[in-house]
Amino acid sequence: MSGFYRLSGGRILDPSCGRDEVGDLFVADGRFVDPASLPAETSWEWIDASGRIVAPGLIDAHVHLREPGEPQKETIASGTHAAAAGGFTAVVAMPNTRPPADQPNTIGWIRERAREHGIVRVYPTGCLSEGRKGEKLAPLASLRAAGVVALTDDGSCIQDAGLMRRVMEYAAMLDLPILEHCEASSVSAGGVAHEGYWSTVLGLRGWPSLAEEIIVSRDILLAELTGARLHCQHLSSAGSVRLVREAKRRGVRVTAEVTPHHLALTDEALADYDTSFKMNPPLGSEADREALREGIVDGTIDFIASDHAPHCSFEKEVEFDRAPFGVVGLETMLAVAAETLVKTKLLDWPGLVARLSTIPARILGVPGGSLAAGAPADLAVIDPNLQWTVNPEAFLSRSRNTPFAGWEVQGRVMLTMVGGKIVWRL
Ligand SMILES: NC(=O)N[C@@H](CC(=O)O)C(=O)O
Repeated sequence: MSGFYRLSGGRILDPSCGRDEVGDLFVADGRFVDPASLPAETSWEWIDASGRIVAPGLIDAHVHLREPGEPQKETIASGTHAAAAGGFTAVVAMPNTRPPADQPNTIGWIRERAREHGIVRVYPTGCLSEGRKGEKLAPLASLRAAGVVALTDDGSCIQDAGLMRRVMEYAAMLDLPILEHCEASSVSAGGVAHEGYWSTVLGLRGWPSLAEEIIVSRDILLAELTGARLHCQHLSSAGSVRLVREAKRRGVRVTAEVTPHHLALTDEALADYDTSFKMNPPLGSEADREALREGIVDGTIDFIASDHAPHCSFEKEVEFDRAPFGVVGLETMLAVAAETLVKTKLLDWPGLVARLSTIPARILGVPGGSLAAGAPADLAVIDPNLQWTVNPEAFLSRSRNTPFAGWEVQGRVMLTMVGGKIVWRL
């Protein structure tokens, strides 16, 4: 049951209207309210938020919940608990499940399961192509009718430019964004590490930035032609940032995201062949990291998304070449983003909250990202000063594959509320 809460004395940040003030925020019957609209004798449960930030619930546009099909890595229950602990009140679920989410009945199953076992909002996505094989269109209109918020083959990328053009035409007609995993597979061709100094020194097969940039540029041209809403996932290269910046200047409908690990790390981290640093796309060079930080600050890159990709330890504890790509991120995203962007003074807290909540909500067309009276009470209370050490053993996620184990970080979510219900409290 959601009750009547008074979050008192916090720094209330609402980037949707530029609000930044110390005060009290009221929640009644699952929604933000103006207390003047309620009887004076209303009794509130007080939550002390002094010294803390009260923000709209964070929204992660890129999460692998692994259901259906791989509950040993994550489930909708465990993944949404991890999300709540990270301050997220909504996650967008990727369709590279088993089976892939390319049919309306699978979307129905995910939504049903999320209603029963999810503790934050789960927005499913549907595949662009049948089985994510890049050969034949998935039933896009039926997927939309089944309730997907976006279309994506994440984990792979349609290589055939003609098919991609058709996909974009349909997506434009259906007014659904395309979340593109930008990878020309003939160029990445079995690579496991960014092609550069470190891949050479370590003897790892190189993955050139060009693999991403070719698809970013192809899709910008196709989006320009078709009017589709193109969103480039997990950008990793300086060249991609430049391409998106130029396209936005020309007025193309393109948006982009970056992950905390690409903002925080470089390929130098591979020196010990630790598979916790193996992900798709691979970590780039120092120049790439600089460009990504510049891009998220100047708005070329619109928001931050975790690309939470859980894998079992037995799968990761193998030779670098054989390990699966992917790292978890839900429980470390806020702190790592604060370390790399706020501590370095590249962004302030309102700027960071906008990129973790308000902007992804707007781009995906989902509710949230605001504290406006009347809206469902989805919020996160953040202690910006709390220092803690990342301990994968304490994760609520079923998986532990983080590149940030042992990191000393600052900034932690103390409480998460979804629709007026407390779903996480430290
Ligand atoms: N991002 C990743 O490194 N992994 C993703 C899929 C993918 O994008 O390869 C996963 O589902 O594990």
